[in-house]
Amino acid sequence: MTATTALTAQNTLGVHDIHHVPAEFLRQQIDAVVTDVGVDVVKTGMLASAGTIEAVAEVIREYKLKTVVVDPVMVATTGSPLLPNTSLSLLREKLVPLATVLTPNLPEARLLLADAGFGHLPVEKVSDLEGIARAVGSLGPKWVLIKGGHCPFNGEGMIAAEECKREKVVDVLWGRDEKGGEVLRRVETPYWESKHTHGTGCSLASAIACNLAKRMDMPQAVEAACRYVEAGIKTAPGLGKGNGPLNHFHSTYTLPFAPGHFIEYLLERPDVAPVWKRYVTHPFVLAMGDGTLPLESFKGYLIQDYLYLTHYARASALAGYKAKKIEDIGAAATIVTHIFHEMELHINYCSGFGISKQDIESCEEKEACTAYTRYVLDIGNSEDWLALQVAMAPCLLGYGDIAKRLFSDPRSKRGGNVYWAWIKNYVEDDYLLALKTGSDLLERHAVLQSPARIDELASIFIHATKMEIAFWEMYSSH
Ligand SMILES: Cc1ncc(COP(=O)(O)O)c(N)n1
Repeated sequence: MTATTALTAQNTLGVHDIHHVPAEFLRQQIDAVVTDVGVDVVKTGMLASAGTIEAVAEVIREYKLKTVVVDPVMVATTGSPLLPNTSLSLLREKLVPLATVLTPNLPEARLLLADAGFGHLPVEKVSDLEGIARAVGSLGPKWVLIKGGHCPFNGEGMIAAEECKREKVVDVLWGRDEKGGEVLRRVETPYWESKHTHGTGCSLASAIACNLAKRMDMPQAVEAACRYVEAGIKTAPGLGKGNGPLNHFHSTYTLPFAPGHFIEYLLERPDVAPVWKRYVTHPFVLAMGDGTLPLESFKGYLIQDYLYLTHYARASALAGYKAKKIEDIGAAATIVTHIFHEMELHINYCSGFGISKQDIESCEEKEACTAYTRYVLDIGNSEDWLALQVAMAPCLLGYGDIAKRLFSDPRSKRGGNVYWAWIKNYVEDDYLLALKTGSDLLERHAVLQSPARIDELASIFIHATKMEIAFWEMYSSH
């Protein structure tokens, strides 16, 4: 939750203007959040005026907010003052002692120390930063993190006078353990030359606050925050003509579909949609709808489909083997039983055409049938459970889609169409239930994948769909 202390008109080149939020209004923003949502950790940034410093210090005390990250923002990288000089003492006296951790960069630490009457503390080596951290610690915060971005060191840990010698940045954390013993930690990061560091300190303090809210201890929270910012700088998008922002989303992934809408997204993908259309509106399919498909074609298809289903049942059994939970193993067994049932329908259907079970089983499997079924089984063997489900999905989803289209298409021939029973079979409750179960399963697992994995799954889906097309082609006169 945010309470805005000031609005800035700024870009990567500099701060053009600052619009101050009245302290009373800031107070209202904070009250609104604290009394409703609650606060685990507070993080302060640019405070902009004496009034806001007082208001913030007051609410921290009044609401007894325990964990407070204070980033003593004073001057922007581009040189613009973000806090009037006259407010520095107020910040040091009122807010710094309330800080669980204070996160100044070297210039800010020096300004605070000078304001407190310390003499200039030079930095030549890493241990000098530790001395500065300890001195800032004497101003009252529990922990101090001195950010070393302004003083890169060479390989020997001495200040790097020349640019080419810059090898590492060291941030120093000072504080005390539960027994009151001094804690000093160094977080070293390889030096990375970049002008895209706008808001680095703000991001670091925010990351520390988030990590503390996740119950990390201070050294852990600081170290993880430094790593977060390091990656943010390395992957900065390079916006603007000056100091651009870092990339805050380097470890945040956005799925290309809303939860529960994976299948919808998949079928509409530009690489899937045309292939899917060729499959579900194939001439073989349309000829079943209007009853013009030659009976010989249908018989041939039905026999191959029977052989296909044998392997589809094996693939379902493999999915059961690959499942982790007994419920999912049970579900796979149910699907195998369903397939068995569907195969009996095929036999009944075929007997009506004078083809016996022996006839079917002695028939040679056609290449397209072998290719498709063994592809599905190979995906199942070489990949994981979900990949196997996706390889099996064009069959499950496609037959549902095809039958629904043909069933509701006014151009379909109902009476006297020998294929009508086939169409009806796939719009019946039994099949619709299987379709819903399978779809729900895919939806549940799809949201747990990375975007790259979604692309991989789409490729499997496309390939299996092409094999469905090849299946229709076997007995098409086209
Ligand atoms: C609102 C606001 N807060 C802080 C900074 C300092 O960040 P930087 O030193 O990267 O300019 C800034 N420029 N604007």
